[in-house]
Amino acid sequence: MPITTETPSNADQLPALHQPIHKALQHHYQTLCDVHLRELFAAEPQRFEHFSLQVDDLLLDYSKNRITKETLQLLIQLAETADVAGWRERMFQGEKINNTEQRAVLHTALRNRSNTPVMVDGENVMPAVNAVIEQMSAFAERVRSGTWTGYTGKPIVDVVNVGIGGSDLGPHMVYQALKAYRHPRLQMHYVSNVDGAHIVEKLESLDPETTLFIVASKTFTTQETMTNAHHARHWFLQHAEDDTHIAKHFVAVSTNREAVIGFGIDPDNMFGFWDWVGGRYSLWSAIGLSIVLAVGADNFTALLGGAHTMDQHFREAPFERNMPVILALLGVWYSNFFGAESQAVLPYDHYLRSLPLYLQQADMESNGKSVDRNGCNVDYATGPIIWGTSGINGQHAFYQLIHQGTRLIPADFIISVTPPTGLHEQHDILMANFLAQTEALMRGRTLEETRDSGVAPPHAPKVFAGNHPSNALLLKALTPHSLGLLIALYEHKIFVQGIIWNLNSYDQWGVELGKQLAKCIQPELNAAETITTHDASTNGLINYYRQQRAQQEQTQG
Ligand SMILES: O=P(O)(O)OC[C@H]1O[C@H](O)[C@H](O)[C@@H](O)[C@@H]1O
Repeated sequence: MPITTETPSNADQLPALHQPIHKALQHHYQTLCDVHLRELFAAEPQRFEHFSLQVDDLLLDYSKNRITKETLQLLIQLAETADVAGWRERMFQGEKINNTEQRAVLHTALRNRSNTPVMVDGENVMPAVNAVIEQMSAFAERVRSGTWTGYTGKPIVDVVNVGIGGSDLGPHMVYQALKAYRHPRLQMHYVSNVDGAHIVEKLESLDPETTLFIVASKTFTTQETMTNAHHARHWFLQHAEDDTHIAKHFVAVSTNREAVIGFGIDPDNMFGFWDWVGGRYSLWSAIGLSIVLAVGADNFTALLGGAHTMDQHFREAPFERNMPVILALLGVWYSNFFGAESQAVLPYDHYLRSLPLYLQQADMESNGKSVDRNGCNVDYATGPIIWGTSGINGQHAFYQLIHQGTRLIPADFIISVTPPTGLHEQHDILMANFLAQTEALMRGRTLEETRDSGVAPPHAPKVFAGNHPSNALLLKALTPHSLGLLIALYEHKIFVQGIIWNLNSYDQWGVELGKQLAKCIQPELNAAETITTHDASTNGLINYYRQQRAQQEQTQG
């Protein structure tokens, strides 16, 4: 019986992993867990055709997974049991599926290029969505063309996005990814950390006359962002002196108009969005302003278009041909049946080097939960640990553990067919390694093969068990459109997994406690008296810090 705090009376409300389909999958797992991928490939020469799928410019080969057709059928039954299709419609139609905050989840409306009405509380949100896209495009055009100037009449050269979490990771990742599309004069910078080193280092090289700050915060209350924004404002006014110049150098992206005005930013320079856009799903909203500035409105629209294509595919394709559903089910298969604890994301693309970081927030903040949407503790694994780095570099760092360690680590390998640089020799080396890794992980090398390969003894440490699953994702090229496809693919994968695990993927209460405690501790760091209000460890550390700092100040002063 599940370990729950409250047991729903209606069996239909039980999580899918507590329904009979779970037993069927467990039984199936027993028949498959000792079967090697080599055997599966030998038994089914058409495995690539059977287990690969193309959506627009994106190919997914999932044949190197420890599955058969029966596995997929059973996993699809699991998705059906969880009513993934019903929840999917609820999301697209603007129902308040974020139940703890009573909010709709509509990042899909932000890229709804078909412009069909999307209703929230009886109102079509599309006119407002389109109006903000227009506003961003018009503003970006002025900055890009040089008609928007700084307080001394010079065009803007540097743009600093001050934001953290979802107000940083998405735009930053996309800015890196779309390097080939950037405006030649404009350079974006991203400051997130409240560690003073981040903003100080950044400002060192900037000219206040030609720098624009975007203060990006959904709530406009995030301490890190507000502290950095105030620091930037102070730095700017030290040079510009007159605070009427702020209007030309500070714009805001937020849902909180009052706080933006309170900061001193002209509300005309505010780009809004809505509570139904989760922070980690917000790069498609005005939070993407730095993207529009960097690559222009047309490329931003192409990014939205790619995501919209994936949205339509996700909404319409049958589960057995539905890329986000399949990716999600494979993840569930490894997490809940093979006991895998993590998922590696390995982009073989320098420009996608921040994708793992971005997906860490998207996935782990969404599904890193142990209480389900009914308020019950779950007794099964939920969101995996997401980790990774760009391919090749990772090979020379941690792949050893994936190949020969004791853990099962499913991995997503991502690459583009066309290299962004035009350096074909390098790209072939990259591609060869990409393929070699997935093949080596799958096949491994037996003792006999190791001996036959001419490798010097001892042979046992040089044996590879193989049977390590991976997905290969191939983009035709890294374009705004294909990037949109890729990001939306992962967003929907996270959605499907959240439904199967019976989670609300759209709140993040786990982030709050630490924030509250920090607010309480901060004044204590400067208190005159010894701190005794916490546990012995926290008290000891606070008091050590206070004493050391006082001593250092005495020595210096
Ligand atoms: O955009 P903001 O309101 O400043 O929030 C920035 C970030 O704050 C917290 O860390 C939340 O957990 C994130 O989801 C959010 O993206």
